[in-house]
Amino acid sequence: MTIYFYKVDEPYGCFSNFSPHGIRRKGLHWPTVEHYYQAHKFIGVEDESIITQIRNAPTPDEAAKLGRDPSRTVRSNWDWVKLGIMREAVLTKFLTHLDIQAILLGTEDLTIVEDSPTDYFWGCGEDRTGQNHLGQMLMSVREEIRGRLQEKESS
Ligand SMILES: Nc1c(N[C@@H]2O[C@H](COP(=O)(O)O)[C@@H](O)[C@H]2O)[nH]c(=O)[nH]c1=O
Repeated sequence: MTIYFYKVDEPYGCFSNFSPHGIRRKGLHWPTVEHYYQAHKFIGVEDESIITQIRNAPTPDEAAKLGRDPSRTVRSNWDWVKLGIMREAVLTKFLTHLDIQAILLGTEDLTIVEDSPTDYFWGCGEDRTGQNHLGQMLMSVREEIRGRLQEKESS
């Protein structure tokens, strides 16, 4: 069986980066993983005020809209760092919120797929041939948390 998720209000919606589960990193609070991810596109660019604008965006959709504004240039190394940045955020999310951590661990070894009809990088895309990096990341975070819990139990 494979778990498909996408929209926050659909099954396994808590796996979406748009789900309302805030994270704290380096002393700053981010309302969703999406806010964190979109803002990090602009670290080190000339006008960093966009970062605060994204952090203060009222919804993750607004944060994504700001981060995807084609008139703005993202940091030059974005394609190299974006997977690492997303993983930090997703791991923090599932370490912080124990209710959704239980949902993630409850999926045991099932395959998890972000069923995005448009995104062939983070999701599987319309024809489901996409790379599914977000689904893969959720499975790797699941593995890491499982390992951490086992270590704690045996110590
Ligand atoms: N869930 C979800 C989306 N998917 C998310 O979009 C992000 C990738 O953004 P970018 O790198 O700017 O293309 C990533 O977090 C992916 O999971 N996009 C949406 O417009 N609506 C949504 O409900």
